[in-house]
Amino acid sequence: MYLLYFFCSRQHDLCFSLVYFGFLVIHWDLRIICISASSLIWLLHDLLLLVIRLNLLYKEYLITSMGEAPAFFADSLLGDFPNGVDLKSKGHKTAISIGSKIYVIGGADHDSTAVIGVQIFEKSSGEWINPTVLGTKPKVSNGHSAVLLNGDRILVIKGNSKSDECFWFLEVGTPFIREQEKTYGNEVVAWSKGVLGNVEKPIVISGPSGVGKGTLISELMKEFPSMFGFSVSHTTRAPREKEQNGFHYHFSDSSVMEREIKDGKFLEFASVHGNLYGTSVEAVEVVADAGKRCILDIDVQGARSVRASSLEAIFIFISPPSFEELEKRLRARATETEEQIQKRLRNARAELEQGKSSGLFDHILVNDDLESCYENLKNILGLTEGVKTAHKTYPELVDLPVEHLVSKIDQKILINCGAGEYEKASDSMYVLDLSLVKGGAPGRTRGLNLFVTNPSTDRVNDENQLS
Ligand SMILES: Nc1ncnc2c1ncn2[C@@H]1O[C@H](COP(=O)(O)OP(=O)(O)OP(=O)(O)O)[C@@H](O)[C@H]1O
Ligand SMILES: Nc1nc2c(ncn2[C@@H]2O[C@H](COP(=O)(O)O)[C@@H](O)[C@H]2O)c(=O)[nH]1
Repeated sequence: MYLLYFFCSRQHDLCFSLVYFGFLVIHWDLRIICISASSLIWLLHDLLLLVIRLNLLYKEYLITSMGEAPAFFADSLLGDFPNGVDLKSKGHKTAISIGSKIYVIGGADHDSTAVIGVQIFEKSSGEWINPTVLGTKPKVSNGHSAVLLNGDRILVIKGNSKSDECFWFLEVGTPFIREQEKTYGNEVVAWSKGVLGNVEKPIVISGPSGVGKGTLISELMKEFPSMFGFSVSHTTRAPREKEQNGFHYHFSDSSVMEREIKDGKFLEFASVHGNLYGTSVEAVEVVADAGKRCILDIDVQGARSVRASSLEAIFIFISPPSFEELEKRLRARATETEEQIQKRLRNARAELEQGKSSGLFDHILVNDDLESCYENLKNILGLTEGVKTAHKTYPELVDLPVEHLVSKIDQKILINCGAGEYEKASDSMYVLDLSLVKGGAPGRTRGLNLFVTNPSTDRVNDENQLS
């Protein structure tokens, strides 16, 4: 009985235990045979255990790869990738636990082998979720580290990358994500690339057609070419004579643009004067990647959508000195037919009313005399003499090793490029300061500050030493 209990209590196969016990009883008199038979059975027994274990492992693999996982898997997942602020890199995957969810970052995405994928493991149900992933996805690298920030954003630092490709933010629970989840009816996560430097907020310029928005924007771009970049919109309207595709607009078919809107490619879009216009997320990202401040020329509906998005911007409304002057300018431009001019003027009345009364705009500028309006615009943007060309340079993280160590002190992330422990590191250490971070998905996370510190001489936990 003891043997039977022993085998069963160790969760061995019950049938196996019975057979084995029966064998011992039958052969009790033939002790020598029994002893050798017993050894043989022990061997068989161990082999059987091995088979059972392999079978379990295979089932576990099947379950997890098919989208479900047993509850114990969560522990093993976090056991493999301990949660906290320290290094969470193991191979090409990291795991971050937030509430009841574990975000597993790494490996290839389902639609492309070239980007970092994201999967969510729901601990309570033991299910794997493939979230809707918004934003430009980072390309895979040999390895990365992941650090949880503020409970709703994960900083991913890619190994083998330069500083302009290295820092990525995965938003998982921000207000923007909650909104998107309502739209998509699915778990949503969104990538935004971290951009070094304190690039100022984008500028949204709105106002009725013909008021002079484009004229003011080209003045700014001409005077400060390295500071401002224009967000090139998509539109379904036909190009004007001198307009170039990709420079003035991305001219698009309605069917293509509608599909791209459904795919979440646009930050905002609106039907304006009978055509579709929209700002793609990429249009804003391209400008931020160039380290420039983005200018959006969009109508009032678009401005309202951007205000509701997570893109923090300055909103400026340009008003004409009078309705008669607006009509005069629109006609003098001679780019529209009479019918189109009438339509634009009708819409202008509504836009002027909304622009001036809705509280949507931070500033309202009257474009009477062009020169003085332009000066006022520059004042709003803080473009006094001297500040305009100040450009900070940042250390280049050339080939950040895969084995880098990452830790977090307040708003600062310490990146140790030596693969050893911090005390042993002889090389300089990078410090990524996130205290001035602005923006986020969709688009770019700006305001990252990177500098080098020497671990043997600097006190890394002293704010003053670092800033
Ligand atoms: N302050 C001004 N005084 C006189 N004319 C102006 C002034 N500002 C702009 N204009 C002229 O008014 C016309 C319309 O200007 P612009 O094309 O810049 O308007 P817009 O607001 O960008 O129009 P749309 O929304 O249709 O693109 C242009 O011919 C421009 O040269
Ligand atoms: N909501 C958006 N409005 C846009 C965008 N790009 C331009 N516009 C506005 O459309 C009208 C007409 O422009 P036009 O070039 O045909 O004269 C003008 O008020 C623009 O501000 C956009 O991406 N989204």
